[in-house]
Formats: sequence, C-alpha cells, structure tokens
Amino acid sequence: MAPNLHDANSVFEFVVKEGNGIKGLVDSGLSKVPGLYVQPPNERIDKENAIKLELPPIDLSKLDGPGHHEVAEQIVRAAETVGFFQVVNHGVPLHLLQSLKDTARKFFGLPLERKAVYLAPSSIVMVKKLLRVLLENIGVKSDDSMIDVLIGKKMVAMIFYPICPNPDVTIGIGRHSDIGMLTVLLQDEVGGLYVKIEEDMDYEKKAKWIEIPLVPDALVINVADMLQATTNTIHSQNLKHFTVILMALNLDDAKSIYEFVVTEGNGIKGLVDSGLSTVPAVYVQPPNERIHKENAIKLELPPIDMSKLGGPDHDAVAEQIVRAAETVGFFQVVNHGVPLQLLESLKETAHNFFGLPLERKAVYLAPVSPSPLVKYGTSYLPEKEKALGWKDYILMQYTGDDEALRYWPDEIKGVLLEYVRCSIIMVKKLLRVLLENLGAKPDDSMIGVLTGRKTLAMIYYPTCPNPDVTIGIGRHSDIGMLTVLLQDEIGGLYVKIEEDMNYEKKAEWIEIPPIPNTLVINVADMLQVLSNGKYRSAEHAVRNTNISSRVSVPIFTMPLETATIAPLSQVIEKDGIARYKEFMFVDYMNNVYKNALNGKKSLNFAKIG
Ligand SMILES: O=C(O)CCC(=O)C(=O)O
Ligand SMILES: [Fe+2]
Repeated sequence: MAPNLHDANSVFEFVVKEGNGIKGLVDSGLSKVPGLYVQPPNERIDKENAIKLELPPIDLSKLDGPGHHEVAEQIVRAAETVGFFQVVNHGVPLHLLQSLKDTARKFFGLPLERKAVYLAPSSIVMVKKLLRVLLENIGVKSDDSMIDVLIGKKMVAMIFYPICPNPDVTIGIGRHSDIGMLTVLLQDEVGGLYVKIEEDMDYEKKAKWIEIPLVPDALVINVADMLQATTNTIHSQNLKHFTVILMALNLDDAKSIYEFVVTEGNGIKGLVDSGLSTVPAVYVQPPNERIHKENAIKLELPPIDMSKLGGPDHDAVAEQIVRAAETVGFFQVVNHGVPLQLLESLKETAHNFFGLPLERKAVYLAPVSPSPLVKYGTSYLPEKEKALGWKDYILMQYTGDDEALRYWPDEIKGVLLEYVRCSIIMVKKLLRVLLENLGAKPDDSMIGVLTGRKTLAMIYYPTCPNPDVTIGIGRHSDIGMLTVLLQDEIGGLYVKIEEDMNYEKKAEWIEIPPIPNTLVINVADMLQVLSNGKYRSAEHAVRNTNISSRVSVPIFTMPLETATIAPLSQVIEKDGIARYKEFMFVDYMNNVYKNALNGKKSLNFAKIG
C-alpha cells in the first residue's frame, strides 16, 4: 500500500517504521518528493556555489618506496586543509570495488535478513598506513597496539540514494562531520559528495562547497572528529571510533559468498561473525551427503591403552589394534605419550588462532602465503566442490624443526611442534604392530620412509545455524598411513558403515564419541594398500552443530613422496593375489588433490581390476 504523500505521518510510517525506505517510496511511483523531505533553503546544496576539489588522487603505492616523504606530505597537507582526499593504488583489489558497487545495488532489493556486511581486510591495512603517517607528522610514534586502539571499533554502512524527482530541494545526508578517526568511502559513478568550505580554507572564489569528483578506482578518505581531537590531545584514551569501507555480502549470491569466504579469507568464521541466521545456499548439501543422526550408532570399542605395548600384555593390546584396523578402521588410544596438558593447550591455541583478526590469518591464504608449507583456507578444493564445507583450517607441512620454526605461524608453532614430536613415536609403535601382524619385519628405515611426510592441521568448525543440511568435511578417506586426531568435547566425527562391517542394526554411520584425554587414530589409504585390503581406510565425515564451534587437530602421517607403494609381498603370497598396483606415493597424492572429496574413490587409482 503506497502512503498518502500529503500526510507526513503516513509517509513516516511507510518509510521508517515499516522499513520500506526511500527506495520503497520511489518504487511506489511518486513524481514529487513529499513535504517531509523538503529541506530549508540553507540546508540545501546549491550546485552553482560549488567548485571541484583539485587535489589529484594520492598514489599510496609510493608510501613504501623512495617517494615516501613526498606522499606523506601530500596526505598531511590534505588532512590539514580540506580534510578530504582520494587515494589510488590503495591495495584494495579493484574487482572488489566493482563487486561492492554491484552488490550494493542488488542489496537494497533484498529482504532485510539476507543482508550482511564485512570489512575488506586490505582496507584496514591501508587505514593503518595512513594513520601512521598522520600521527608521525604530529610527532607521535605510533606502535601497533596504539593504532589498534584508535581503530578498535569499526562501523560499516552501505548507503543507497534512490533517484529523486526534486534533487534541488532534498539532501541525501545533511551537513555533518564523521565521529571516528578516518573514513574510507567508495562512491559510485553518480557523484554528489560535497565538503563545506570553511573560512580558513583559503579558497579565493566565493564558493560554499567543494565537490569530491569521481576518480575511477579511487577511494575517498576523510579525517573524522577523533583524529582532529587526537592531533591536540593524543593521550586521551577513549578514542575508539573509526568508520571504514564496508563490503556488502549478498547471501544469495554464490559468487559474492565465495569472494568473501575464500578469496578474501574471512572463512566461515567471518560469515558466522557477520551475524547470519541461515546457511547460504552454497553450503546446503544434497540430501545424500548429509549425516542423519538418527542413522548413527556410537563406536563401542573402549580406548586402547598404549602404555601396555612392550609389557606383559603386549600381545593382547596388539590384537586390539589389529582388530580395530581390520574392522572399523578407527580406534581411540589412551596413555599415548602426548602430555594431557598439551592436548588442552592445542585446543585452546586452535580457538585463539581462528579468533585472530583477519589480517593475521589471511597472510597464509594460498596465493600470498610466505611459504608453501603453510596454507590457511576453508574448503580444501572450493572450486571443485559441489557444496562447500562448513569449516576453516590451517595446514602445515612438517619438514623439520628449523623450517617449522621459521615458517609456521608464531601463535601456534610451539604447541604443534611438541605435538608432532610426541605423536610420531606413538604412530611408529602402532605401525610396527600393524606391519608385523602382516608378516613384515619393519626396520627403522622402512618405518621412516612410510611416515616420512607429515601434515598437521588445525580445523575450526564454526557454530552452524542449520547443521542438518551442512557438512564440516564431506565423506573421504585419508590418503596416508595413519592419522592421529585430537578432537574436542563437541563431537561430530562419523565413520561410514560398509556392508561387510557386520553391524546388526541397520545403521549408516558410527559416531566416534569424544572421550577426554584420548586421541583418535585411523587407518588411511596407503596402509590399506600395503595390507592388500586387510586394514580398512574408512570413509568418514564431520557433522556440524548449532551448539558451539568445534576444533580438531589432525596429524596426517604419509610416506615420502618418492616412496614406492605396493601390497607387501608377504600378504600377496598369503592372499595369492595383489589387489593394488605399485605406484609412487606422489602420483597417488596428486591424483587425489586434483579432485573434490568423494568418499573412497581416491583408492580407485591404485586398484587392480
Ligand atoms: O575434524 C575431524 O574430526 C576430522 C578431520 C578429518 O577427517 C580430516 O581433516 O581429514
Ligand atoms: Fe579425514
């Protein structure tokens, strides 16, 4: 129902209370602005009284080079005079600016609950640089923590100015200054942003306004109240306001979600933090990929006591390990040699890491990571997966302590190194038991080759508003030898039941329940191949929950890339047939990594027949 345009109450009700906005008003087909929107003459902007800002855009790329002083001087001059300037080569990707404008237009056509906003990390980096220059100029040595305080609060907005039938009498936003430190603004190609000329601005012409002209690819920066105050009273402690460019996130637009989550590296955590209440369509799994809790039973195998290996109960414990590897392919271990205190720190460290500001994690995104050993991301192969997984991760290759200390993120490397050191001892013991049972006589060098490659991960599964339709990690088997997994108390790890598993009940999944102080161990593909299929590299997946976020910390032990893998001769002899061919591990790995996760299809590469 369109409002009666002569009745201010009815207009107010329609635009403000019902939330139709000015857009709703324009869409209802009005030809003249309602009285409520007519500004008193002195609040209007007369275009005749305006001049254009003549300051050329400032090239921020020069800030890090020999031109630093000159550019810094330009920034300072602009901040001291007009208080507005424009920047190019600002580090915010240009395609992002375009998609921001596109999304902004679509955005206002969407129902309210489908709107979410996020900060482009690159814009924060730029603001920090500008602020540093401006503070240095007034003699303030700013450190990271001071800058973080000054821009601790970030507000984003997206503003839509509908076409106006009488632009001479209306105002989009009335005269004001911004309250924060610095404002970053992206304007589109329509124009209309004016700065009021003050007497001390030294403009010859008797103009009232300076128009900020349109410069392609530029961002507009303006000094806000706190920076003006800061230049006088820098020690004041309550300076925490700052406004920054926003990015609009259209939750129905798969491309925009992908850019936000994957390309910019906000991850699912960023998505959840932006306050969404339903899962975007790209995360909704086809029904047959979901885990139905009703179809699951709990693993009833008690945890295996690793401390008994080598003692009088050795054979009984070895037997438990072998049985578990032959049946479910998953088991849990206690007295595993990894200090319990370390398990707690690992979980806490994982939560802390994913809680870091985006800039600290996004440096490890694959295209920019300082080392191929470290990779931060969300789905493993997002460009190939039909529906994306509801998780974020950081992956690290272990190639030795020195490289780990040098390249792994500072916040996590200490605990992870200790974890891999203690775990590998246990993995080697398990492997020895499992290989000896097959009739092999594994020496240290064989065990060394088979576990030569180690990949660690910290995985973060954010709370999910619709856990019944998403998947944290889709069905897959691990590719290496044995996986060690620390899971927290939330649960969600499920193993797929196969026909030959001999479960009486008609269940589809076995849940691996969290048990304090234990580690989960599972057989991976290479061990299935070596055993000629005797040990089961089980298909597994992770379900999300809407109760809490979950973390897990796996170590994937694998053969060296150059290792030749084939069923052990002792087993072939006994079986009378080889079920898998001989191949180099690197070829197997490359084949898996080029495809999206797909149950146990990975093993087809090695199958004979
Ligand atoms: O997080 C988990 O519980 C399992 C993770 C997993 O299966 C994997 O990363 O391969
Ligand atoms: Fe796995």
